[in-house]
Amino acid sequence: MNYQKIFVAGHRGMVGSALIRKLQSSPNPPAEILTRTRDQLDLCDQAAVDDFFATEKPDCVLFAAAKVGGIHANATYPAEFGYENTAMAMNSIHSAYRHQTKRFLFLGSTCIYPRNAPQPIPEDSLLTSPLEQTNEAYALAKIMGLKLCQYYRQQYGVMFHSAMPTNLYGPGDNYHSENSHVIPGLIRRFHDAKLSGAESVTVWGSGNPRREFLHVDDLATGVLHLIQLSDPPDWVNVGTGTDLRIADLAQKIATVVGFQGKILQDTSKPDGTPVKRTNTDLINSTGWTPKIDLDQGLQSTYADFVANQETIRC
Ligand SMILES: NC(=O)C1=CN([C@@H]2O[C@H](COP(=O)(O)OP(=O)(O)OC[C@H]3O[C@@H](n4cnc5c(N)ncnc54)[C@H](OP(=O)(O)O)[C@@H]3O)[C@@H](O)[C@H]2O)C=CC1
Ligand SMILES: C[C@H]1O[C@H](OP(=O)(O)OP(=O)(O)OC[C@H]2O[C@@H](n3cnc4c(=O)[nH]c(N)nc43)[C@H](O)[C@@H]2O)[C@@H](O)[C@@H](O)C1=O
Repeated sequence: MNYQKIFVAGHRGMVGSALIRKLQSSPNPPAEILTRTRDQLDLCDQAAVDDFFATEKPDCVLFAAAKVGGIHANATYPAEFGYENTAMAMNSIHSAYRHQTKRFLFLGSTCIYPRNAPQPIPEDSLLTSPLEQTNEAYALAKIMGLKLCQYYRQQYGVMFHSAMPTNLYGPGDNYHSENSHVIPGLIRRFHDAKLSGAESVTVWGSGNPRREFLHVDDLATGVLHLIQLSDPPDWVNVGTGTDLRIADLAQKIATVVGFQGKILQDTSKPDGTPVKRTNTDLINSTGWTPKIDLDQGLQSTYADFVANQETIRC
């Protein structure tokens, strides 16, 4: 690792904790990994953030802090998703620049791309047509973050750049019954149904939307790969390039959990973007590919969920 003091923002989250695991097990770990909980450092507080960067002077920042949630949370709380994500990104990118951080890796999401982007989605489809309404606030905040990294790099020559992960899953996820993403939401619902002997489980929406899923440990290797590149893209998709229907995902999760009842669809719930599959040519051309396939990843994620019932977030 070329860095001595890496700040992992959001280290208790799913992505942040995967980054910490990878950094600690890397053959050449950084001398110091800085972490702060939200209670210790609210990244929305501009003065506190600037004071932190002035005092600690990290040479690298992996920015995995954000207000994150699934389709329901994004659609219900757009004010918080827009405000908090914009504030966290602005404060941290600007203070990193002011206090000579050498490298800043900002995490966005593939929801930054237009709702009707060409499939698989190339990086240059950004800002070519309207966004998906259910996550517009979050997407706009993430677009500002990735663009600010690009602007500071272009104007001041600092190595600030971004990764756009596809939908993620894995250990440390949020299993809230309403505010989570689809994989943790369904793992929990099928698990509870199996334990209670329920005859059916209801899955949101029509079942027709297609999504791509990347295990968070693969994302972590991708992020550590990107911060080693001497001339990384301003933003790059990080995904598998393979997607499936939500109805087929639900069937896979039912099988992994061992739920044998009926699967129903609740079409009063939103579908969101009809299809969101990344073009991964750019990151693949730099030498990174994912290693964990979805079936294997769902099994290990469910095993982790069962083994950590007392500590899972919900
Ligand atoms: N999950 C997914 O499917 C995807 C995630 N991403 C991106 O990856 C990144 C990480 O996501 P993920 O790990 O899933 O999210 P989590 O919700 O698991 O973790 C988010 C982390 O952000 C921290 N945080 C939130 N608000 C603040 C704040 N005001 N000040 C300081 N820290 C704060 C939380 O800290 P604390 O624990 O102290 O509360 C938490 O540790 C995000 O940028 C997200 O947009 C991108 C694509 C898909
Ligand atoms: C990562 C990404 O995550 C969000 O976008 P999303 O792709 O729509 O993610 P989602 O996981 O919430 O839903 C995927 C699909 O699955 C369906 N679905 C079925 N049953 C459940 C269910 O039980 N829970 C959830 N959440 N969805 C369900 C759901 O109706 C939808 O069709 C945004 O936050 C966006 O900002 C973002 O970055």
